[in-house]
Order: sequence, then structure tokens, then C-alpha cells
Amino acid sequence: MRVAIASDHRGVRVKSQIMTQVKELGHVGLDFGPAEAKSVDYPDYAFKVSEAVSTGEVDRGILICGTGMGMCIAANKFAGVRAVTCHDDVTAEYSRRHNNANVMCLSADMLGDRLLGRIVEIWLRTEFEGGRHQRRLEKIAKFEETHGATSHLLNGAGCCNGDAAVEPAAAAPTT
Ligand SMILES: O=C(CO)[C@H](O)[C@H](O)[C@H](O)COP(=O)(O)O
Repeated sequence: MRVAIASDHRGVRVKSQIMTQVKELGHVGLDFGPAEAKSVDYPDYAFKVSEAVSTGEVDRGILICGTGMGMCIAANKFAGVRAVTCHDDVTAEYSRRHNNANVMCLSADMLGDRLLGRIVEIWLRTEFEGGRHQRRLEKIAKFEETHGATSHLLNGAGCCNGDAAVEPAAAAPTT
């Protein structure tokens, strides 16, 4: 599989550890940054990876920040992205078996290296079960389609460079 991996400043060390592991497991690991542990904003990196998953450029994404929570919130704004925060063997396994998660978010601050390694291995090797779970995911996909709350592409809006993604909406009249 092609796996895009990114982090914020808190996850840079863990990112390179996971990159090595992903390659050792026989996958193609793609580093979506950042290259150094200087303070950055996690949504910029979540958006890069989620866009790649959403468009099919990669099969899966792994995102690492302090808690694994902010990355997950940002990642789920993209069509077709099913991002989860995993913190143990069970969440790693069931996020695949039942949710067919295609983006996994991890905490660099709270999980030790051995546990992280186990979570990554389980998440990459566990298959989706389909069946009744497929029906449920189709309901989510349908909602996404009809409500159009997510965007497919960043369209060069520049938000991955830390700039504003879109022009601010016109200010509402105050009177
Ligand atoms: O989950 C997160 C965001 O919700 C992360 O913990 C971030 O890494 C964290 O918010 C970054 O905080 P910092 O004080 O700027 O390092």
C-alpha cells in the first residue's frame, strides 16, 4: 500500500520511526512533512494527507500530533476520509474491521514506542469485514454526498503553507 505520513512538531521523531516501520512491513511510505520539529499547525499537515487519501493518490494516511485528536478533526473534513484516533490494539483493530478507517491519528505525547509500533502493525494488516459495516459506511458516504460539507481538493488555496484557506466571508451587517 501507499501510505502518507505526516505530523506536527510534536510528532516528528515518531514520524520517522513509523516511516521506517511502514517500509519494513513492505509498504511505500511517503513523508508529507514536516522535516523538522519547529512549531507548525497540525491542520496544514492533516489536510495534505487527507487530500491525498481523498483523491486516491495514496491508500492510507497516518497522522501524529500531541494527542492525535486535532489531526483527526481536521482529517475528517475531506470526502471519503474515515479518520480515527487509535490508542491501543483494540481501537487499531476495530477501526479497520468495522470502520474501514483509511487515516489513523496517533498521540506522540501519550503512547510509548513499542505500543505505537504494535498499533501501526495491527492497523496496516487488518482487513475491513464489510457486510453490515459496509451498509453503515454507505450511510455516512451518502450523507457526505448530499450535504456536501466536505471538500475534495484544496484547489491551490494555500492552506498547506499556513495561509488562510479561503477568503474570509463578507462581514455580516451589524445593523
Ligand atoms: O492534538 C493536538 C491538537 O489537538 C496536538 O496535541 C497538538 O500537537 C498540540 O495542540 C500542539 O500544541 P503546542 O503547545 O503548540 O505544541
